[in-house]
Amino acid sequence: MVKICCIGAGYVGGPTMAVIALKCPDIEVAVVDISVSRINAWNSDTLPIYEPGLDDVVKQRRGKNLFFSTDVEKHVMEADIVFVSVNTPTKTQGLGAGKAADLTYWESAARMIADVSKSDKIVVEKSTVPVKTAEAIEKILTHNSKGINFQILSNPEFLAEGTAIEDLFSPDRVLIGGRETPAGQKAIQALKSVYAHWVPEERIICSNLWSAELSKLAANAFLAQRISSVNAISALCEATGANVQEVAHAVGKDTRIGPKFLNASVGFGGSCFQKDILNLVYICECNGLPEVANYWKQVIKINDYQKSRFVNRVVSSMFNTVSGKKIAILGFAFKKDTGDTRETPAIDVCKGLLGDKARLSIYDPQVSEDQIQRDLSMKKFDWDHPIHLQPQSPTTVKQVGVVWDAYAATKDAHGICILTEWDEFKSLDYQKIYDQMQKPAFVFDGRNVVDAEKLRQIGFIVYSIGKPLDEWLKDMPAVA
Ligand SMILES: NC(=O)C1=CN([C@@H]2O[C@H](COP(=O)(O)OP(=O)(O)OC[C@H]3O[C@@H](n4cnc5c(N)ncnc54)[C@H](O)[C@@H]3O)[C@@H](O)[C@H]2O)C=CC1
Ligand SMILES: O=C(O)[C@H]1O[C@H](OP(=O)(O)OP(=O)(O)OC[C@H]2O[C@@H](n3ccc(=O)[nH]c3=O)[C@H](O)[C@@H]2O)[C@H](O)[C@@H](O)[C@@H]1O
Repeated sequence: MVKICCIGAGYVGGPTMAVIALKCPDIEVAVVDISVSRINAWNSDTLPIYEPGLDDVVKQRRGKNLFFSTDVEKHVMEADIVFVSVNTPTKTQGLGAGKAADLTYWESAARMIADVSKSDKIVVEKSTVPVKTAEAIEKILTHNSKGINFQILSNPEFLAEGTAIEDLFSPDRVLIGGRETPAGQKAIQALKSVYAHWVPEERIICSNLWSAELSKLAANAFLAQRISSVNAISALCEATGANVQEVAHAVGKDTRIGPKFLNASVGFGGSCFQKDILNLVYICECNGLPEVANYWKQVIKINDYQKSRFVNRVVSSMFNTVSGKKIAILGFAFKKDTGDTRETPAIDVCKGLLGDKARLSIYDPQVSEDQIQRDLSMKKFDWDHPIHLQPQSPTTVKQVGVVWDAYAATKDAHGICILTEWDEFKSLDYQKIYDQMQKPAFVFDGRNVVDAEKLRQIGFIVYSIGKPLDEWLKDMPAVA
Protein backbone atom coordinates (compact mmCIF):
# COMPACT_ATOMS: atom_id res chain seq x y z
CA MET A 1 0.00 0.00 0.00
CA VAL A 2 1.32 3.46 -0.95
CA LYS A 3 1.80 5.63 2.13
CA ILE A 4 1.40 9.38 2.11
CA CYS A 5 2.36 11.65 4.98
CA CYS A 6 1.45 15.34 5.06
CA ILE A 7 3.38 17.66 7.37
CA GLY A 8 1.01 20.44 8.47
CA ALA A 9 -2.60 19.76 9.49
CA GLY A 10 -3.96 23.21 8.60
CA TYR A 11 -6.49 24.68 6.21
CA VAL A 12 -4.68 23.06 3.28
CA GLY A 13 -3.14 19.88 4.71
CA GLY A 14 -6.32 18.72 6.52
CA PRO A 15 -8.92 19.02 3.74
CA THR A 16 -6.53 18.03 0.91
CA MET A 17 -5.45 14.84 2.63
CA ALA A 18 -8.98 13.98 3.73
CA VAL A 19 -10.08 14.14 0.09
CA ILE A 20 -7.11 12.05 -1.11
CA ALA A 21 -8.01 9.43 1.54
CA LEU A 22 -11.64 9.45 0.40
CA LYS A 23 -10.85 9.16 -3.29
CA CYS A 24 -7.97 6.68 -2.89
CA PRO A 25 -8.99 3.92 -0.46
CA ASP A 26 -5.87 2.00 -1.55
CA ILE A 27 -3.58 4.70 -0.12
CA GLU A 28 -2.84 5.25 3.58
CA VAL A 29 -2.73 8.93 4.51
CA ALA A 30 -1.25 10.33 7.74
CA VAL A 31 -1.53 14.04 8.52
CA VAL A 32 1.00 15.16 11.12
CA ASP A 33 1.58 18.40 12.98
CA ILE A 34 3.66 19.82 15.81
CA SER A 35 0.54 21.41 17.27
CA VAL A 36 -0.98 18.96 19.76
CA SER A 37 -4.23 20.93 20.06
CA ARG A 38 -4.74 20.90 16.28
CA ILE A 39 -4.22 17.14 16.03
CA ASN A 40 -6.50 16.52 19.03
CA ALA A 41 -9.18 18.57 17.31
CA TRP A 42 -8.79 16.62 14.04
CA ASN A 43 -9.33 13.45 16.07
CA SER A 44 -12.42 14.86 17.82
CA ASP A 45 -15.99 15.68 16.80
CA THR A 46 -15.11 19.39 16.55
CA LEU A 47 -12.62 19.78 13.72
CA PRO A 48 -10.15 22.66 14.02
CA ILE A 49 -11.48 24.41 10.92
CA TYR A 50 -14.97 25.12 9.64
CA GLU A 51 -15.42 24.11 6.02
CA PRO A 52 -18.70 22.95 4.46
CA GLY A 53 -18.63 19.18 3.74
CA LEU A 54 -15.35 18.54 5.56
CA ASP A 55 -16.85 16.79 8.60
CA ASP A 56 -18.49 14.23 6.38
CA VAL A 57 -15.32 13.41 4.43
CA VAL A 58 -13.23 13.11 7.61
CA LYS A 59 -15.82 10.93 9.34
CA GLN A 60 -15.93 8.56 6.38
CA ARG A 61 -12.17 7.86 6.31
CA ARG A 62 -10.74 8.66 9.79
CA GLY A 63 -9.33 5.53 11.43
CA LYS A 64 -9.56 3.62 8.13
CA ASN A 65 -6.97 5.10 5.76
CA LEU A 66 -6.83 8.62 7.24
CA PHE A 67 -4.91 9.30 10.45
CA PHE A 68 -4.02 12.47 12.35
CA SER A 69 -0.95 12.29 14.55
CA THR A 70 1.75 14.25 16.33
CA ASP A 71 4.23 11.46 15.72
CA VAL A 72 5.76 13.39 12.84
CA GLU A 73 8.98 11.43 12.50
CA LYS A 74 7.42 7.95 12.47
CA HIS A 75 4.97 8.80 9.70
CA VAL A 76 7.56 10.65 7.62
CA MET A 77 9.92 7.71 7.91
CA GLU A 78 7.26 5.25 6.72
CA ALA A 79 5.93 7.38 3.84
CA ASP A 80 6.61 7.02 0.12
CA ILE A 81 5.30 10.51 -0.61
CA VAL A 82 5.71 13.39 1.88
CA PHE A 83 3.63 16.52 1.33
CA VAL A 84 4.82 19.63 3.12
CA SER A 85 1.99 22.04 3.90
CA VAL A 86 3.41 24.18 6.69
CA ASN A 87 3.13 27.94 7.22
CA THR A 88 5.14 30.21 4.93
CA PRO A 89 4.51 33.58 6.62
CA THR A 90 5.82 36.99 5.62
CA LYS A 91 9.12 37.75 7.36
CA THR A 92 8.75 40.33 10.11
CA GLN A 93 12.43 40.84 10.85
CA GLY A 94 15.77 40.97 9.09
CA LEU A 95 16.49 40.73 5.39
CA GLY A 96 13.32 41.18 3.33
CA ALA A 97 11.17 41.99 6.40
CA GLY A 98 7.58 42.84 5.46
CA LYS A 99 7.89 41.15 2.06
CA ALA A 100 9.95 37.97 1.79
CA ALA A 101 8.56 34.56 2.74
CA ASP A 102 9.80 33.18 6.04
CA LEU A 103 10.86 29.61 5.25
CA THR A 104 11.78 28.67 8.84
CA TYR A 105 9.04 26.06 9.12
CA TRP A 106 9.72 24.66 5.67
CA GLU A 107 13.43 24.36 6.34
CA SER A 108 12.93 22.62 9.67
CA ALA A 109 10.51 20.17 8.03
CA ALA A 110 13.05 19.47 5.27
CA ARG A 111 15.86 18.92 7.76
CA MET A 112 13.69 16.54 9.74
CA ILE A 113 12.80 14.58 6.58
CA ALA A 114 16.52 14.26 5.76
CA ASP A 115 17.29 13.12 9.32
CA VAL A 116 14.66 10.43 9.72
CA SER A 117 14.39 8.99 6.20
CA LYS A 118 15.66 5.48 5.58
CA SER A 119 14.13 4.96 2.11
CA ASP A 120 13.68 6.93 -1.14
CA LYS A 121 10.93 9.53 -1.04
CA ILE A 122 9.04 11.98 -3.15
CA VAL A 123 8.82 15.30 -1.30
CA VAL A 124 5.97 17.52 -2.46
CA GLU A 125 5.81 21.28 -1.94
CA LYS A 126 2.18 21.93 -1.08
CA SER A 127 2.81 25.20 0.75
CA THR A 128 3.04 28.29 -1.43
CA VAL A 129 6.73 29.08 -1.69
CA PRO A 130 9.01 31.53 -3.52
CA VAL A 131 10.08 30.37 -6.96
CA LYS A 132 13.33 28.36 -6.69
CA THR A 133 12.53 27.05 -3.19
CA ALA A 134 12.74 23.48 -4.52
CA GLU A 135 16.40 24.07 -5.29
CA ALA A 136 17.09 25.07 -1.68
CA ILE A 137 15.08 22.13 -0.36
CA GLU A 138 16.98 19.75 -2.64
CA LYS A 139 20.23 21.02 -1.19
CA ILE A 140 19.05 20.44 2.37
CA LEU A 141 17.77 16.96 1.59
CA THR A 142 20.71 15.74 -0.46
CA HIS A 143 23.29 17.28 1.84
CA ASN A 144 22.15 15.28 4.84
CA SER A 145 20.85 12.15 3.13
CA LYS A 146 22.76 8.95 3.43
CA GLY A 147 22.53 8.00 -0.26
CA ILE A 148 18.75 8.26 -0.20
CA ASN A 149 17.10 9.49 -3.37
CA PHE A 150 14.72 12.40 -2.86
CA GLN A 151 12.65 13.78 -5.73
CA ILE A 152 11.15 17.20 -5.13
CA LEU A 153 7.85 18.10 -6.77
CA SER A 154 5.90 21.33 -6.68
CA ASN A 155 2.17 20.73 -6.38
CA PRO A 156 0.65 24.06 -5.33
CA GLU A 157 -2.87 24.14 -3.94
CA PHE A 158 -5.56 26.30 -5.54
CA LEU A 159 -8.50 25.63 -3.19
CA ALA A 160 -10.40 28.57 -1.77
CA GLU A 161 -11.70 28.52 1.80
CA GLY A 162 -15.42 28.03 2.18
CA THR A 163 -15.48 25.91 -0.99
CA ALA A 164 -12.43 23.76 -0.24
CA ILE A 165 -14.18 20.40 -0.53
CA GLU A 166 -15.96 21.35 -3.75
CA ASP A 167 -12.68 22.69 -5.17
CA LEU A 168 -10.80 19.53 -4.21
CA PHE A 169 -13.48 17.21 -5.60
CA SER A 170 -13.53 19.01 -8.91
CA PRO A 171 -10.44 21.18 -9.39
CA ASP A 172 -10.04 23.43 -12.44
CA ARG A 173 -6.55 21.99 -12.63
CA VAL A 174 -3.96 20.10 -10.63
CA LEU A 175 -0.45 21.37 -11.27
CA ILE A 176 2.62 19.16 -10.82
CA GLY A 177 6.12 20.48 -11.45
CA GLY A 178 9.23 18.34 -11.36
CA ARG A 179 12.78 17.97 -12.61
CA GLU A 180 13.16 17.30 -16.33
CA THR A 181 15.17 14.12 -15.65
CA PRO A 182 13.99 10.51 -15.93
CA ALA A 183 13.76 10.29 -12.13
CA GLY A 184 11.91 13.62 -11.96
CA GLN A 185 9.44 12.51 -14.63
CA LYS A 186 8.87 9.20 -12.82
CA ALA A 187 8.05 11.11 -9.64
CA ILE A 188 5.59 13.31 -11.53
CA GLN A 189 3.87 10.19 -12.85
CA ALA A 190 3.66 8.72 -9.33
CA LEU A 191 1.89 11.82 -7.98
CA LYS A 192 -0.24 12.07 -11.10
CA SER A 193 -1.51 8.53 -10.49
CA VAL A 194 -2.75 9.63 -7.04
CA TYR A 195 -4.84 12.48 -8.48
CA ALA A 196 -5.91 10.35 -11.46
CA HIS A 197 -8.13 8.41 -9.02
CA TRP A 198 -10.68 11.21 -9.48
CA VAL A 199 -9.31 14.12 -11.54
CA PRO A 200 -9.70 13.83 -15.34
CA GLU A 201 -6.32 13.48 -17.06
CA GLU A 202 -6.70 16.68 -19.11
CA ARG A 203 -6.97 18.69 -15.87
CA ILE A 204 -3.63 17.46 -14.55
CA ILE A 205 -0.96 19.83 -15.85
CA CYS A 206 2.72 18.91 -15.67
CA SER A 207 5.53 21.45 -15.92
CA ASN A 208 9.02 22.18 -14.76
CA LEU A 209 9.56 23.02 -11.08
CA TRP A 210 9.97 26.75 -11.47
CA SER A 211 6.87 27.15 -13.64
CA ALA A 212 4.78 25.33 -11.06
CA GLU A 213 6.12 27.42 -8.17
CA LEU A 214 5.67 30.68 -10.06
CA SER A 215 2.21 29.76 -11.40
CA LYS A 216 0.84 29.65 -7.87
CA LEU A 217 2.13 33.13 -7.02
CA ALA A 218 0.97 34.45 -10.39
CA ALA A 219 -2.53 32.94 -10.03
CA ASN A 220 -3.07 34.59 -6.65
CA ALA A 221 -1.65 37.88 -7.94
CA PHE A 222 -4.02 37.83 -10.95
CA LEU A 223 -7.03 37.07 -8.73
CA ALA A 224 -6.18 39.82 -6.24
CA GLN A 225 -5.51 42.20 -9.10
CA ARG A 226 -9.07 41.72 -10.39
CA ILE A 227 -10.45 42.68 -6.98
CA SER A 228 -8.22 45.75 -6.72
CA SER A 229 -9.24 46.72 -10.25
CA VAL A 230 -12.95 46.57 -9.48
CA ASN A 231 -12.39 48.27 -6.12
CA ALA A 232 -10.49 51.10 -7.81
CA ILE A 233 -13.43 51.50 -10.19
CA SER A 234 -15.82 51.47 -7.19
CA ALA A 235 -14.25 54.69 -5.88
CA LEU A 236 -14.77 56.32 -9.26
CA CYS A 237 -18.36 55.05 -9.35
CA GLU A 238 -19.10 56.79 -6.04
CA ALA A 239 -17.60 60.00 -7.37
CA THR A 240 -19.57 59.93 -10.62
CA GLY A 241 -22.91 58.30 -9.83
CA ALA A 242 -22.14 55.08 -11.71
CA ASN A 243 -23.03 51.75 -10.08
CA VAL A 244 -20.12 49.33 -9.72
CA GLN A 245 -22.36 46.27 -9.98
CA GLU A 246 -23.71 47.47 -13.31
CA VAL A 247 -20.20 48.29 -14.51
CA ALA A 248 -18.83 44.90 -13.39
CA HIS A 249 -21.73 43.13 -15.06
CA ALA A 250 -21.17 44.96 -18.34
CA VAL A 251 -17.40 44.47 -18.23
CA GLY A 252 -17.68 40.79 -17.21
CA LYS A 253 -20.00 40.02 -20.14
CA ASP A 254 -16.96 40.25 -22.39
CA THR A 255 -16.00 36.58 -22.64
CA ARG A 256 -12.32 37.57 -22.66
CA ILE A 257 -12.78 39.08 -19.19
CA GLY A 258 -15.50 36.86 -17.68
CA PRO A 259 -17.87 37.55 -14.78
CA LYS A 260 -16.12 35.96 -11.80
CA PHE A 261 -14.17 37.75 -9.07
CA LEU A 262 -15.53 41.19 -9.92
CA ASN A 263 -17.40 41.87 -6.67
CA ALA A 264 -16.38 45.22 -5.24
CA SER A 265 -15.79 44.98 -1.50
CA VAL A 266 -14.27 46.64 1.53
CA GLY A 267 -11.06 44.89 0.43
CA PHE A 268 -9.72 41.41 0.00
CA GLY A 269 -8.46 39.44 2.98
CA GLY A 270 -7.35 35.90 3.67
CA SER A 271 -4.05 34.34 4.54
CA CYS A 272 -2.57 34.34 1.07
CA PHE A 273 -3.29 37.15 -1.39
CA GLN A 274 -1.30 39.82 0.41
CA LYS A 275 1.43 37.43 1.56
CA ASP A 276 1.91 35.93 -1.89
CA ILE A 277 1.97 39.29 -3.69
CA LEU A 278 4.50 40.67 -1.20
CA ASN A 279 6.55 37.57 -1.86
CA LEU A 280 6.26 38.13 -5.63
CA VAL A 281 7.29 41.76 -5.18
CA TYR A 282 10.37 40.69 -3.21
CA ILE A 283 11.36 38.10 -5.81
CA CYS A 284 11.06 40.74 -8.55
CA GLU A 285 13.22 43.15 -6.56
CA CYS A 286 15.82 40.43 -5.94
CA ASN A 287 15.89 39.73 -9.68
CA GLY A 288 16.52 43.39 -10.54
CA LEU A 289 12.97 44.07 -11.79
CA PRO A 290 11.80 47.14 -9.79
CA GLU A 291 9.19 48.14 -12.40
CA VAL A 292 7.54 44.72 -12.19
CA ALA A 293 7.72 44.83 -8.39
CA ASN A 294 6.03 48.26 -8.32
CA TYR A 295 3.29 47.08 -10.65
CA TRP A 296 2.25 44.28 -8.27
CA LYS A 297 2.74 46.42 -5.16
CA GLN A 298 -0.03 48.64 -6.46
CA VAL A 299 -2.56 45.80 -6.02
CA ILE A 300 -1.90 45.89 -2.27
CA LYS A 301 -1.86 49.68 -2.12
CA ILE A 302 -5.36 49.84 -3.65
CA ASN A 303 -6.52 47.21 -1.17
CA ASP A 304 -5.22 49.28 1.75
CA TYR A 305 -6.78 52.39 0.20
CA GLN A 306 -10.15 50.64 -0.06
CA LYS A 307 -10.12 49.72 3.65
CA SER A 308 -9.13 53.19 4.82
CA ARG A 309 -11.60 54.79 2.39
CA PHE A 310 -14.34 52.75 4.07
CA VAL A 311 -13.31 53.86 7.56
CA ASN A 312 -13.13 57.49 6.44
CA ARG A 313 -16.61 57.20 4.95
CA VAL A 314 -18.04 55.88 8.22
CA VAL A 315 -16.43 58.59 10.31
CA SER A 316 -17.16 61.49 7.98
CA SER A 317 -20.81 60.47 7.56
CA MET A 318 -21.32 60.48 11.30
CA PHE A 319 -20.43 64.16 11.73
CA ASN A 320 -16.69 63.45 11.49
CA THR A 321 -16.51 61.64 14.80
CA VAL A 322 -17.39 58.22 16.13
CA SER A 323 -15.92 58.91 19.55
CA GLY A 324 -17.94 57.05 22.18
CA LYS A 325 -20.49 55.91 19.58
CA LYS A 326 -21.52 52.30 19.41
CA ILE A 327 -20.86 50.79 15.97
CA ALA A 328 -22.14 47.30 15.19
CA ILE A 329 -19.77 45.18 13.14
CA LEU A 330 -21.60 42.43 11.29
CA GLY A 331 -19.14 39.82 10.09
CA PHE A 332 -15.49 39.44 11.02
CA ALA A 333 -14.30 36.46 8.91
CA PHE A 334 -12.47 37.36 5.69
CA LYS A 335 -15.31 35.87 3.63
CA LYS A 336 -18.50 33.91 4.26
CA ASP A 337 -18.60 30.19 5.05
CA THR A 338 -15.35 30.20 6.96
CA GLY A 339 -14.33 31.04 10.51
CA ASP A 340 -10.91 32.16 9.25
CA THR A 341 -9.92 35.71 10.16
CA ARG A 342 -6.39 35.81 8.81
CA GLU A 343 -5.78 39.25 7.20
CA THR A 344 -9.53 39.88 7.25
CA PRO A 345 -10.35 43.47 6.22
CA ALA A 346 -12.43 43.61 9.42
CA ILE A 347 -9.21 43.91 11.44
CA ASP A 348 -8.11 47.09 9.67
CA VAL A 349 -11.61 48.58 9.65
CA CYS A 350 -12.08 47.88 13.38
CA LYS A 351 -8.65 49.26 14.21
CA GLY A 352 -9.44 52.36 12.16
CA LEU A 353 -12.71 52.93 14.01
CA LEU A 354 -11.08 52.23 17.37
CA GLY A 355 -8.46 54.82 16.41
CA ASP A 356 -11.34 57.29 16.24
CA LYS A 357 -12.48 56.10 19.69
CA ALA A 358 -15.58 54.16 18.60
CA ARG A 359 -17.12 51.43 20.77
CA LEU A 360 -17.54 48.23 18.74
CA SER A 361 -20.07 45.45 19.13
CA ILE A 362 -19.04 42.59 16.87
CA TYR A 363 -21.04 39.61 15.65
CA ASP A 364 -19.86 36.83 13.37
CA PRO A 365 -21.58 33.44 13.27
CA GLN A 366 -18.27 31.54 13.09
CA VAL A 367 -15.67 33.60 14.93
CA SER A 368 -15.17 33.43 18.69
CA GLU A 369 -14.59 36.36 21.04
CA ASP A 370 -11.16 35.05 21.91
CA GLN A 371 -10.14 35.02 18.25
CA ILE A 372 -11.43 38.55 17.65
CA GLN A 373 -9.63 39.90 20.70
CA ARG A 374 -6.41 38.20 19.63
CA ASP A 375 -6.73 39.53 16.09
CA LEU A 376 -7.25 43.09 17.29
CA SER A 377 -4.24 43.01 19.59
CA MET A 378 -1.81 40.98 17.45
CA LYS A 379 0.90 42.63 15.36
CA LYS A 380 0.73 42.40 11.56
CA PHE A 381 1.86 38.98 10.23
CA ASP A 382 2.15 37.41 13.72
CA TRP A 383 -0.94 35.32 12.99
CA ASP A 384 0.79 33.20 10.38
CA HIS A 385 2.75 30.98 12.74
CA PRO A 386 1.82 27.64 14.35
CA ILE A 387 -0.80 28.37 17.02
CA HIS A 388 1.35 27.45 20.00
CA LEU A 389 4.07 29.86 18.83
CA GLN A 390 1.75 32.85 18.38
CA PRO A 391 1.97 35.60 21.01
CA GLN A 392 -0.93 35.35 23.43
CA SER A 393 -2.78 38.60 23.87
CA PRO A 394 -2.08 39.83 27.39
CA THR A 395 -4.90 42.36 27.30
CA THR A 396 -8.31 42.58 25.71
CA VAL A 397 -9.40 45.62 23.76
CA LYS A 398 -11.86 47.22 26.19
CA GLN A 399 -13.88 49.17 23.63
CA VAL A 400 -14.79 45.91 21.89
CA GLY A 401 -17.69 43.65 22.81
CA VAL A 402 -18.45 40.40 21.01
CA VAL A 403 -22.02 39.15 20.91
CA TRP A 404 -23.71 36.09 19.42
CA ASP A 405 -26.56 37.75 17.59
CA ALA A 406 -26.95 40.57 15.04
CA TYR A 407 -29.82 42.10 17.02
CA ALA A 408 -27.74 42.36 20.19
CA ALA A 409 -24.88 43.89 18.20
CA THR A 410 -27.09 46.58 16.69
CA LYS A 411 -29.11 47.51 19.81
CA ASP A 412 -28.57 51.22 20.60
CA ALA A 413 -25.93 51.44 17.89
CA HIS A 414 -25.40 54.58 15.82
CA GLY A 415 -24.21 52.70 12.78
CA ILE A 416 -23.77 49.22 11.29
CA CYS A 417 -20.78 48.09 9.23
CA ILE A 418 -21.30 44.90 7.22
CA LEU A 419 -17.85 43.42 6.68
CA THR A 420 -18.55 39.78 5.69
CA GLU A 421 -21.17 38.67 3.17
CA TRP A 422 -22.86 36.06 5.42
CA ASP A 423 -26.22 35.11 3.84
CA GLU A 424 -28.06 35.72 7.12
CA PHE A 425 -27.31 39.46 6.87
CA LYS A 426 -29.56 39.65 3.79
CA SER A 427 -32.64 38.46 5.65
CA LEU A 428 -32.36 40.25 9.02
CA ASP A 429 -35.44 42.12 10.24
CA TYR A 430 -34.05 45.58 9.45
CA GLN A 431 -37.21 47.34 10.64
CA LYS A 432 -36.70 45.79 14.09
CA ILE A 433 -33.04 46.76 13.97
CA TYR A 434 -33.86 50.35 12.92
CA ASP A 435 -36.37 50.71 15.74
CA GLN A 436 -33.79 49.88 18.39
CA MET A 437 -30.95 52.04 16.98
CA GLN A 438 -29.91 55.66 17.67
CA LYS A 439 -31.05 58.12 14.97
CA PRO A 440 -30.00 58.96 12.37
CA ALA A 441 -29.26 55.24 11.82
CA PHE A 442 -26.52 54.35 9.34
CA VAL A 443 -25.70 51.18 7.41
CA PHE A 444 -22.29 50.93 5.73
CA ASP A 445 -22.43 47.89 3.51
CA GLY A 446 -18.87 46.76 2.74
CA ARG A 447 -20.06 43.74 0.78
CA ASN A 448 -23.11 44.99 -1.09
CA VAL A 449 -25.39 42.41 0.53
CA VAL A 450 -28.39 44.48 1.64
CA ASP A 451 -31.21 45.88 -0.46
CA ALA A 452 -30.26 49.54 -0.02
CA GLU A 453 -33.56 50.90 -1.37
CA LYS A 454 -35.61 48.87 1.13
CA LEU A 455 -33.41 50.06 3.97
CA ARG A 456 -33.75 53.68 2.85
CA GLN A 457 -37.51 53.28 2.91
CA ILE A 458 -37.26 52.14 6.53
CA GLY A 459 -35.30 55.31 7.32
CA PHE A 460 -31.65 54.22 7.25
CA ILE A 461 -28.90 56.28 5.66
CA VAL A 462 -27.16 53.69 3.52
CA TYR A 463 -23.67 53.55 2.04
CA SER A 464 -22.99 50.73 -0.42
CA ILE A 465 -19.53 50.25 -1.95
CA GLY A 466 -19.39 51.72 -5.45
CA LYS A 467 -23.07 52.73 -5.61
CA PRO A 468 -24.61 56.19 -6.12
CA LEU A 469 -24.42 58.06 -2.82
CA ASP A 470 -27.28 59.22 -0.58
CA GLU A 471 -27.69 63.00 -0.49
CA TRP A 472 -26.55 62.84 3.14
CA LEU A 473 -23.26 61.17 2.20
CA LYS A 474 -22.63 63.54 -0.71
CA ASP A 475 -22.66 66.41 1.74
CA MET A 476 -20.06 64.68 3.94
CA PRO A 477 -17.02 64.03 1.73
CA ALA A 478 -14.63 61.43 3.16
CA VAL A 479 -11.31 63.22 3.05
CA ALA A 480 -8.43 61.66 5.00
N1 LIG B 1 -5.34 28.61 3.46
C1 LIG B 1 -5.51 28.44 2.17
O1 LIG B 1 -6.64 28.54 1.68
C2 LIG B 1 -4.37 28.10 1.26
C3 LIG B 1 -3.06 28.08 1.73
N2 LIG B 1 -2.03 27.76 0.88
C4 LIG B 1 -0.64 27.67 1.37
O2 LIG B 1 -0.51 26.45 2.14
C5 LIG B 1 0.41 26.64 3.21
C6 LIG B 1 -0.27 26.26 4.51
O3 LIG B 1 -1.37 27.12 4.70
P1 LIG B 1 -2.50 26.80 5.77
O4 LIG B 1 -2.86 25.36 5.71
O5 LIG B 1 -3.55 27.82 5.55
O6 LIG B 1 -1.71 27.11 7.12
P2 LIG B 1 -2.09 26.66 8.61
O7 LIG B 1 -1.43 27.60 9.51
O8 LIG B 1 -3.56 26.44 8.71
O9 LIG B 1 -1.40 25.22 8.75
C7 LIG B 1 -0.02 25.01 8.78
C8 LIG B 1 0.26 23.95 9.85
O10 LIG B 1 1.64 23.55 9.76
C9 LIG B 1 2.06 23.22 11.09
N3 LIG B 1 3.53 23.21 11.11
C10 LIG B 1 4.37 24.26 10.96
N4 LIG B 1 5.65 23.84 11.00
C11 LIG B 1 5.62 22.50 11.19
C12 LIG B 1 6.62 21.49 11.29
N5 LIG B 1 7.92 21.80 11.18
N6 LIG B 1 6.23 20.20 11.49
C13 LIG B 1 4.91 19.89 11.58
N7 LIG B 1 3.92 20.79 11.48
C14 LIG B 1 4.27 22.08 11.27
C15 LIG B 1 1.41 24.26 11.95
O11 LIG B 1 1.33 23.87 13.30
C16 LIG B 1 0.04 24.42 11.27
O12 LIG B 1 -0.94 23.61 11.90
C17 LIG B 1 0.86 28.10 3.13
O13 LIG B 1 2.07 28.13 2.41
C18 LIG B 1 -0.23 28.77 2.34
O14 LIG B 1 0.26 29.86 1.61
C19 LIG B 1 -2.26 27.43 -0.42
C20 LIG B 1 -3.53 27.42 -0.93
C21 LIG B 1 -4.68 27.75 -0.12
O1 LIG C 1 -3.68 30.55 -2.01
C1 LIG C 1 -4.69 30.67 -1.37
O2 LIG C 1 -4.74 30.79 -0.15
C2 LIG C 1 -6.03 30.73 -2.03
O3 LIG C 1 -6.39 32.14 -2.07
C3 LIG C 1 -7.67 32.41 -2.61
O4 LIG C 1 -8.67 31.75 -1.84
P1 LIG C 1 -9.25 32.36 -0.47
O5 LIG C 1 -8.32 33.41 0.04
O6 LIG C 1 -9.56 31.22 0.40
O7 LIG C 1 -10.65 33.03 -0.85
P2 LIG C 1 -11.16 33.92 -2.09
O8 LIG C 1 -12.49 33.43 -2.46
O9 LIG C 1 -10.16 33.99 -3.18
O10 LIG C 1 -11.35 35.36 -1.43
C4 LIG C 1 -10.23 36.13 -1.03
C5 LIG C 1 -10.70 37.51 -0.60
O11 LIG C 1 -11.14 38.27 -1.71
C6 LIG C 1 -12.44 38.79 -1.48
N1 LIG C 1 -13.16 38.88 -2.77
C7 LIG C 1 -13.25 37.81 -3.58
C8 LIG C 1 -13.90 37.91 -4.80
C9 LIG C 1 -14.45 39.12 -5.21
O12 LIG C 1 -15.03 39.28 -6.30
N2 LIG C 1 -14.33 40.18 -4.37
C10 LIG C 1 -13.69 40.11 -3.16
O13 LIG C 1 -13.59 41.11 -2.44
C11 LIG C 1 -13.07 37.80 -0.51
O14 LIG C 1 -14.15 38.38 0.18
C12 LIG C 1 -11.89 37.48 0.37
O15 LIG C 1 -11.72 38.47 1.36
C13 LIG C 1 -7.76 31.85 -4.04
O16 LIG C 1 -9.08 32.04 -4.53
C14 LIG C 1 -7.41 30.37 -4.08
O17 LIG C 1 -7.40 29.91 -5.42
C15 LIG C 1 -6.03 30.17 -3.45
O18 LIG C 1 -5.71 28.79 -3.41
